[in-house]
Amino acid sequence: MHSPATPDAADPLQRERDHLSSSRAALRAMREDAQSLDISDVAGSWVTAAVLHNQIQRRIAALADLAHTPLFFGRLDFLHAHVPDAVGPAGAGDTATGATRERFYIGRRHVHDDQGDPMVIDWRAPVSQTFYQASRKDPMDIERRRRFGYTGGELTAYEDEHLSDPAEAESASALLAAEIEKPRVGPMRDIVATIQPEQDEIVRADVGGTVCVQGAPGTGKTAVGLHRVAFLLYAHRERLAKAGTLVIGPNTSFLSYIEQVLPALGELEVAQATVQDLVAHVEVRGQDSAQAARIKGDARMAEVLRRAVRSGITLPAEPCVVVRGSRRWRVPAYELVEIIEELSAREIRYGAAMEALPQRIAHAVLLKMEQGGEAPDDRVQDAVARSPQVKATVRACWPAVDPAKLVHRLLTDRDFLAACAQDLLDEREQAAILWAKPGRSLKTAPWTAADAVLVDEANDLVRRTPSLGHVVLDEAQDLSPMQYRAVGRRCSTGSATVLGDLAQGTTPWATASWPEALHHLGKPGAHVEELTTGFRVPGEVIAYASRLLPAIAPGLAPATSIRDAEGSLTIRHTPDDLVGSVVAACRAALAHEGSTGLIVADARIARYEAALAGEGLDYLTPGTETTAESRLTLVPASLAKGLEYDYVVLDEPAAVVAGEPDERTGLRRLYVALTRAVSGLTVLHAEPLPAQLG
Ligand SMILES: Nc1ncnc2c1ncn2[C@@H]1O[C@H](COP(=O)(O)OP(=O)(O)OP(=O)(O)O)[C@@H](O)[C@H]1O
Repeated sequence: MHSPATPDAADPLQRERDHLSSSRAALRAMREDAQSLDISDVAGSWVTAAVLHNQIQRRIAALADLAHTPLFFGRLDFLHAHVPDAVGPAGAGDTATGATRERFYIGRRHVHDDQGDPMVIDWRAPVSQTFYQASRKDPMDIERRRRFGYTGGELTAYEDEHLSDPAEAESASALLAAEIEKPRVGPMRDIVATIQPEQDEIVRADVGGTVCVQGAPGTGKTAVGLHRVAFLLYAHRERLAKAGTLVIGPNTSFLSYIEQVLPALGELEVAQATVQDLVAHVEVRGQDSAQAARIKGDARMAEVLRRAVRSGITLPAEPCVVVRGSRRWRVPAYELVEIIEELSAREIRYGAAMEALPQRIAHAVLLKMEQGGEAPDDRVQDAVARSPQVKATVRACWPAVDPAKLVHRLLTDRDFLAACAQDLLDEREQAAILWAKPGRSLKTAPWTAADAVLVDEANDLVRRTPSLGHVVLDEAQDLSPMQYRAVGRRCSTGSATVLGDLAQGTTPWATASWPEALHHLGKPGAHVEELTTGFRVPGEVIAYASRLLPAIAPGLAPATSIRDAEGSLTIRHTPDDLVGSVVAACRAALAHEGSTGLIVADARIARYEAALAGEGLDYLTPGTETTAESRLTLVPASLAKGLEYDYVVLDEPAAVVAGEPDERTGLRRLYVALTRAVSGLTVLHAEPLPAQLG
């Protein structure tokens, strides 16, 4: 790595700094251009004016120069000239002259000079892919790949690889190591400067296909998922901006931890939600037993609901008689039966069929009118469709369904459930999902999280759920089949990125196989990729945690770590004063730079709230941003998933295991807790450690 002390015009570092200054000036000019745009001539109406104004404001925001975010982080010198704006989709880059060049600076956004010549190329442009993919084995026409190091926004170092020079030896990147070691304060950061080749392939995978990534803790699944949305928005901006994109995470603490990544990449319009947010049709006020939740989350419930929704369809025994003026028109029962059976056999939503039925009956009436010598037009058909007689027939044969009411009935009416669940759920299963106390009304019913998913399914049976363009589903391994279906209908005409780790599944219905999960999601053909290089957890720590793998996910290979931080793991038996020792370990961890997480079994949280307060140690709850002043977070084991801290102190592993309904889930929860540390993990225990940790 190069980092000279004195600036000098001939010095390459100084030349790079100069390029940074002129790029910054060019970005400022681009922003000023956007700010000075006068739309009064082009905007026809106030609506177009408002839309244009909005677009311009967004562009101005996107062109902001963030002092601590390097404008470029890499440089590519090709052996031959390339066309820079063979770089991207129409409209993605700003302008292009079409001239070819050999040198490109790669950064977070496209910057061009006043001639329209690119000064920085967006990391998502095709030419930038070379930065991530080129290797000594396949140099991709690269003579030199340069990485830049920054300190507080200042360009302070660079590192070169001469990929086409067979004499140069392979060496590990010090800048990459520094990036990974950087203390974790604040929310999750982007990784654009250091995306690895196998991650890049997933980030840039075709928008048409769904990708599923199995990856051990810290292999970058979340990072990859977020960069993938940013990439897709760049490559297919129009389509995806219109259809919408969504990132789904396990809980709000996790969502607040990741919420800054996409805005830092210039993407402000990606929605974030938990699965529970998506299905919030009823107010959740109850909790299921593990057994009831597992049954309610089972894919068989989809068929139970389908039957329930259609249970009101009744074949008529009476004709429909419509009176028009002095004449009566009669559609006999057998014709009505034919119409209903035909609608019922079609693959349309229950609600759509219900809306079509009056017109179908009216059409039958019209045919009779024509046969009777009349010449009715469309208006007559509409009037007949709206007549009280037709409405009454529709009500009797194809009644309206309120999804929440229907699920309420299913969970309270033993006979109705038995009829709908026949041959699907046995008696014990049916008894397990019936509510013990139904509540007086729909509003006060003891709706659980799993019930809300059932209401969502019923809702979709009645009316199609609109599909988004792309959905990223993180920590997917915890979803039930019914939850996968809920997510799947939100990307039924789009695609998905499914991220997870079978070893970290901590729900009673956790995913056992990805192909099965993808089947429930409605994307059976999706690719399953595996990431095995760990960026978070030091080698010593991941090796220790991996001792649990034979018990929690026998088929999975242990992750490797790109760092061997010696002395990163401490395990101490402190039977006399465990709480005191844990608090002391937190103090010791806080003596280092960066964040510290104290992970504790949920049942022991209150004890530590008191102990930390008693010691005058301020602490945060997960989801609250760490700052330079406040760096300690007290984390209930149930919320640790997806989060990371520079130093982790883990209290009493046996209590973490005991906090779950069964041992395998307990050990998985422990595996999650053991894999949150970037620099150091201290495990303190009074009880014996679980035998599987050997
Ligand atoms: N290519 C990379 N360069 C630098 N840092 C990286 C890279 N890939 C991942 N990281 C860092 O490694 C850490 C773990 O990444 P991330 O949280 O995405 O992993 P994960 O696979 O989702 O983990 P978990 O299974 O625990 O949720 C993060 O701090 C992330 O920024």
